[in-house]
Amino acid sequence: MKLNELAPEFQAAQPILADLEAAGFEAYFVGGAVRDALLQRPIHDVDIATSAYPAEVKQIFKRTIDTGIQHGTVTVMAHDVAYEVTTFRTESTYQDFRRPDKVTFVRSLKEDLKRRDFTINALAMRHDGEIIDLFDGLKDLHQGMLRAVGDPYARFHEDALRMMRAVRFQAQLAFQLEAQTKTAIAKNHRLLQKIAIERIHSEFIKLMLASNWQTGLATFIETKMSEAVPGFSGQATQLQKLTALAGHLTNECQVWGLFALTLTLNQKDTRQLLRAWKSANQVIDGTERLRQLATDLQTTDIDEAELKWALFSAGQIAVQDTLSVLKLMARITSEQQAEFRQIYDQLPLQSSKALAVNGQDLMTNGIQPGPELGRTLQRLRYAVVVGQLPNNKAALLSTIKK
Ligand SMILES: Nc1ccn([C@@H]2O[C@H](COP(=O)(O)OP(=O)(O)OP(=O)(O)O)[C@@H](O)[C@H]2O)c(=O)n1
Repeated sequence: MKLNELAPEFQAAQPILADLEAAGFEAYFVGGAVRDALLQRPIHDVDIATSAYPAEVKQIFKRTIDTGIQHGTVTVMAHDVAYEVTTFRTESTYQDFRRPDKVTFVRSLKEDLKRRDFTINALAMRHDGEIIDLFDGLKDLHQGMLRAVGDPYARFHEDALRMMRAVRFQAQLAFQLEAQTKTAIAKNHRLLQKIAIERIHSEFIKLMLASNWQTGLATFIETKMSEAVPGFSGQATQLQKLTALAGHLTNECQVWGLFALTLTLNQKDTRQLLRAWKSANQVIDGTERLRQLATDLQTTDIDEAELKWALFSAGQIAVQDTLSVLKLMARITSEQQAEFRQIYDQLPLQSSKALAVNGQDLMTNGIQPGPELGRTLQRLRYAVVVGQLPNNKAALLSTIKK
């Protein structure tokens, strides 16, 4: 098979392939960019694989950076774009399920492709768009099938993160997981415990933000990978409920908010879950606000002032997130979503900074710096948000002088 028209990302990198070939080496585009081009999806990094050894690559190109030279990767600069040029290699000895202990450079493309994770990721493309397909990746691509290259057990023992990549690709590409590949994941799910949580986290969030996250999540639970990560052990039934939801998630706080609400986690447990997953503090705070607001909004007897304060406290971004999450969980209707949004939009104060007085004003008026100052500011914010006082400096200061 041949791609008739090469995407501009490949065209820009063609001279690199041409230079390597002119020097007598083989060179191909490989990995995700080839897969995504064939699927007509946006292309990210264009990676190049070559039979030239790193030292040979460095001799051919003027501007190179030794990015991961011990693993065979030299970064080649072409018109200020950086391309990773990696020597064909085998990664024979794995002991920690994560990283190749020993990289051996080889001259054979087949050796290089056969150590890759899935057949759709083991395609190579020549400079003219001709596809080299040694593992039936094209057939799997057309059938929407995610299949490990060769023996799935071997592939997952080499790098257990590949099991997470499998469910992530399933969610992103809406592909089926080939039966033996899925069985191998189910049998090896515990290997995930050997993988740094940061790496699992990144794949997990990509999965949850993909258009078919429900399918990817269902496999994550079914294969028991959910048992091998922090926070989800014994929660399969609860988690399964999520897979029935219809809708899209757009950021990480929404993802965790959804989990916190589904697993009915309190503030402490939510923080603990997110810490265990090494989430950024910003994400932890955002998720907590979202979870709290969602809980408040579902309190049926919430009065108007409490509702306004809850919406204000969550802040603008969290308001959108919370309403979407609640809508997604069918806990509020579209009408309620619109109504809450309208109340928020009409609040006299939407951010703490917009209060007509600041700490300095209060100190000038005799309030001591420290907790008293914080409490006074919060009291004034509340009064403005719920409509007891206008957001006016003189009016606000007059209340503290009394
Ligand atoms: N654990 C891994 C990671 C990567 N690869 C191989 O290295 C290529 C490039 O990996 P990477 O850039 O991490 O992922 P992509 O497949 O390009 O996908 P994406 O860009 O969506 O992450 C993959 O296509 C695959 O051939 C692999 O075999 N095993």
